[in-house]
Amino acid sequence: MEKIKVGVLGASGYTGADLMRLALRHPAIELTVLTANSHAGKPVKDVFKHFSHVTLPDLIAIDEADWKNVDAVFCGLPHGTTQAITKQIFQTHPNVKIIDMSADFRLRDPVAYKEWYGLDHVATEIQPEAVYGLTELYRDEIVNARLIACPGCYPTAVLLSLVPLAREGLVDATDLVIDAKSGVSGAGRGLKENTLFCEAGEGLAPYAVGKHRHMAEIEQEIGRAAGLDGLRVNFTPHLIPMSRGELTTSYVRMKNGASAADLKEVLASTYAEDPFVTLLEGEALPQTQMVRGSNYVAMNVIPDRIAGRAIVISTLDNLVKGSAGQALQNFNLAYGLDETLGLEQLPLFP
Ligand SMILES: NC(=O)C1=CN([C@@H]2O[C@H](COP(=O)(O)OP(=O)(O)OC[C@H]3O[C@@H](n4cnc5c(N)ncnc54)[C@H](OP(=O)(O)O)[C@@H]3O)[C@@H](O)[C@H]2O)C=CC1
Ligand SMILES: CC(=O)N[C@@H](CCC(=O)OP(=O)(O)O)C(=O)O
Repeated sequence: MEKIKVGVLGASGYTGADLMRLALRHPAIELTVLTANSHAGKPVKDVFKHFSHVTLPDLIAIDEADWKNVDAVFCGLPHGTTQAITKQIFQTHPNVKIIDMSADFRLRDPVAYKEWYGLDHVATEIQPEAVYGLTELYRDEIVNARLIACPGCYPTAVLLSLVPLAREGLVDATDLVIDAKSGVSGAGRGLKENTLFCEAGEGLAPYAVGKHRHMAEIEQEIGRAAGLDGLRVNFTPHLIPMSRGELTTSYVRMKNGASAADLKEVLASTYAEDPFVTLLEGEALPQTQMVRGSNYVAMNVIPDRIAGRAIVISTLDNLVKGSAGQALQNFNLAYGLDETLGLEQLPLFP
């Protein structure tokens, strides 16, 4: 198979590392440019021990990269540092496709970006070209996209399980209560007090209550599905002491006489042909161990004892379907490849 030359920006971070792990077993990818910031100049195996078995280009600073040497770029940079370099590559190398794992191109409205991220967007002219990279729901647009804005990890779990229900008018989109939990790698590799072993271990902590920036994405996409402007959802994330994995529990009020079985039927028909979305049988409960290290999402709908309500649970690995895996799935679509290439591995258990 002819190789596509791929660059990874932020290759010394968690999403960059998982992207490289997957790409190294992808039959159509050759990794040619790997960038870092504080780790620039180092061999990758000096930064990540699990790459001791493979040969990779050394990490370089972004301004040393030769973009003529790439066909596609995966971007795993912190939000705010992504726009300028994306704009530069986008404008100077029109044949390069960019698959961004950061938040910088997810919000369609630059005013909302400023409001939630506290930064002016410096690439508003290319924002309209960005396709929201929630693979299963935007496949037709991703196929032809040059700039793919992969969703956040929490929004991927929430939206895959709720958008089809909101779109069909089966749940009241104005009354969604979403409880979310994430492993610590969701916060990235940088040193932060709340992610230290002594402070995150053996504990469970809510954070960003009432103001987490993923609410903007969730509201944007569920609002579109339900045809509602200015939608507000209740979303509360928690940090749990495990390295990877995420689980979201959404408490929904059903509409138009729908039952939990109707909700399940809509999810089943939406994802009938999707290789990575598993709707569990009966009342089996999604658990992070069902998806760890894989690109799968497991979900289910459980009836509530309160009449007219149901509980929708969804789980994924934040570094795979929640970032690098979904990014690779989008890359496959954008290059006309089988969507599952490089993503075939089953979850790691125990
Ligand atoms: N972690 C997760 O589960 C998910 C993360 N994301 C998003 O993906 C992006 C990357 O996240 P993650 O991999 O966790 O982050 P990390 O903190 O683990 O890695 C960040 C990477 O960016 C590099 N970097 C940092 N600052 C700069 C800069 N100013 N210029 C150039 N390079 C820089 C770092 O280099 P160095 O280490 O050498 O300094 C490192 O390679 C973020 O936007 C994040 O929000 C999205 C979904 C899930
Ligand atoms: C545990 C933890 O801290 N998780 C991160 C989410 C990671 C992610 O998807 O962030 P982006 O939207 O910036 O890509 C957080 O809550 O900020």
